[in-house]
Amino acid sequence: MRFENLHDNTQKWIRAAVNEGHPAEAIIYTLHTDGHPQDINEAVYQYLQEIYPREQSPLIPDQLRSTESTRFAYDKEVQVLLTLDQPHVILFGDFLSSEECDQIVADSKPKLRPSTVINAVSGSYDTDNQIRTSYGSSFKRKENDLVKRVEKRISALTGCPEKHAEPIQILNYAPGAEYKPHMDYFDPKFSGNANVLAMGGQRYATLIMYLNDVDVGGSTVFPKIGLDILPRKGCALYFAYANQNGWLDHRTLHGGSPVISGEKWIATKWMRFDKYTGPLA
Ligand SMILES: O=C(O)CCC(=O)C(=O)O
Ligand SMILES: [Fe+2]
Repeated sequence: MRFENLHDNTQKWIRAAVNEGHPAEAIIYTLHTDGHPQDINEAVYQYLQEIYPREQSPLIPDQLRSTESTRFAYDKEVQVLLTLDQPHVILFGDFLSSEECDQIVADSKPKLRPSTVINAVSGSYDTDNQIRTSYGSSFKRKENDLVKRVEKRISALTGCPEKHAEPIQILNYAPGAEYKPHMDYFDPKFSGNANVLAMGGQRYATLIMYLNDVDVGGSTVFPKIGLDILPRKGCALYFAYANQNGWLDHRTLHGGSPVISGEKWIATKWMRFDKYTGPLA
């Protein structure tokens, strides 16, 4: 359905709701509740695209445009717990089962090494105790049956082809450990990023999967927008920050706040515009 084909009053109502800052999901939900047909969401997104030009919104695959609060992803029902339009953030519940979380943690324990950061100037992978004090390891793509299943689920939920996604990275934070606020995209202005950009293009989105409950601290913080996501076992946080026109959303600055007590385990999947060809592909 096209926006211009909607009844005048409906058009007027949508314009007003958008002007008042209501997120697309809420507008569509209200329209459906009022008896409008399912395909009115196309008209709402069309209108939003016209007022927020493509240059200023991240790539959003069709799978993520659904307004259903429960979604079936490959082999599992996943809940939508929170959505934010600008920047684009979605929090999913029940993404991993408790047993899957425990298994991923057990499989990573023997492989942990101090985490590195990519030096945007030299392109080298450095350990930097000022930025990142976690331990990490990675799973080669399709490394085992569990990794295969989780990768298929991520792809089904987010619409990112498996080949475009980087290997799952595991992070473990002990009390006091943190990851200072950073962007997950690679700023092309810095020549040191040329190498990583050549391995599949720009990253456009991240999925952080929480593998345990942290006693105190350890939230994922977005300081520019005042958002704080508390780690809950099995939940997954999606945020998107880039489109193919080179637009990057600096509002997705985020970090892992210090763990105060207990420990924190997460698994991260980064998504690229092109096929990922880097290490562990
Ligand atoms: O620890 C967190 O919650 C954030 C992790 C993160 O930013 C990343 O893995 O890129
Ligand atoms: Fe990050």
